[in-house]
Amino acid sequence: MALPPSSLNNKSGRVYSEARVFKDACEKRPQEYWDYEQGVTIKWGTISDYEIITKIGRGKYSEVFSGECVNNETPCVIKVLKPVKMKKIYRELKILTNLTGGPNVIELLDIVQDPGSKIPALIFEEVKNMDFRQLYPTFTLPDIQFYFTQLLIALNYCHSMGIMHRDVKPQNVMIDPKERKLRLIDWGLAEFYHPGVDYNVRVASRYHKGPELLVNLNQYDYSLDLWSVGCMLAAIVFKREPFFKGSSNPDQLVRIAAVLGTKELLAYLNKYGLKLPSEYDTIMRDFPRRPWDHFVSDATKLAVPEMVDLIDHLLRYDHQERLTAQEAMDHVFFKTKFES
Ligand SMILES: Nc1ncnc2c1ncn2[C@@H]1O[C@H](COP(=O)(O)OP(=O)(O)OP(=O)(O)O)[C@@H](O)[C@H]1O
Repeated sequence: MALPPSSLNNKSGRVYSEARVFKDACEKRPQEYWDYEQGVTIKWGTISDYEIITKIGRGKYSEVFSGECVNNETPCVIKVLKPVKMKKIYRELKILTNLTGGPNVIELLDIVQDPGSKIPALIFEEVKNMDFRQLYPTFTLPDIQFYFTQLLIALNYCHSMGIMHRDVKPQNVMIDPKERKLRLIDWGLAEFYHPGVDYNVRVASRYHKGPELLVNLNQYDYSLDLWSVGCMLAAIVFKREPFFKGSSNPDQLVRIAAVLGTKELLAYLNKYGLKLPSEYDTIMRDFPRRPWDHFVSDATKLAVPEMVDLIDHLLRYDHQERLTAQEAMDHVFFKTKFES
């Protein structure tokens, strides 16, 4: 039976920006694929199939435990959701069921529910993650080529499936260096992309928020994730973690402008018919654009020209100018042979 029309793909009265790629990825699929308000049926698993071992993480929206699937003694991760709107839970579930099995996407093994509290828990494959603060400083250029290709493969896949991750950051990229395995986790802020729809800009984590979020440009798209990848690369290569370290959301944009320039920021806003929000009146200054050379020193051996050029093509104000995940993978940096 066909679902009633949804508001999730309601276009804005003024459409000023649409994705350059995979624009119709959702529209070309049946409504059940993306309509997490009306098209969700959950196949609940059995909670007694899983045992909690230790707590490994705590997020804003969950508590995460390492555990075991008792039937086959395989390790797993149990993400117990905190009470949030059912709509958010349904969205994460819908997105995970659509993407699971895709390349370098964390695999969802089961969904269970506590019979008393009705709180849902998601069961995932476990990744023996090494903390990025320890791991990233050990990276050579070939390591960066390898792991960032894996991350871009995951992003290109989810974008091709009509989904923006919207929270790409080191904490959500699990890497097991022994197995050389990378998995993109935490699909709790991910959203389906529909062209011309206004999205909430209160997504992503401050240091990895794209300029579009900070200037209230609501018609953003998959390219938001590529900004975050640019921030991750710049932090590693220029040895500045995080690369843009704002003390608040408005200050985050000031930090970005101090590198990319204020004139360039205003040109970006102008292109889409937007104005700099008034909250910046007292804090934005007239920064000149800083050449990337400014961040290069004897301590930044990874900042080879091919790498800097890739960062330059990701850290663009204009989301439509940024490389897509596929274009990034095709960049000369990934084709160059470096000594490890
Ligand atoms: N499959 C996994 N394998 C290993 N560790 C994991 C896995 N999934 C989650 N974790 C750990 O648990 C933490 C929290 O998980 P996740 O980011 O999914 O929760 P969240 O509540 O949405 O977090 P946030 O508040 O950062 O959005 C992760 O940063 C990671 O350290």
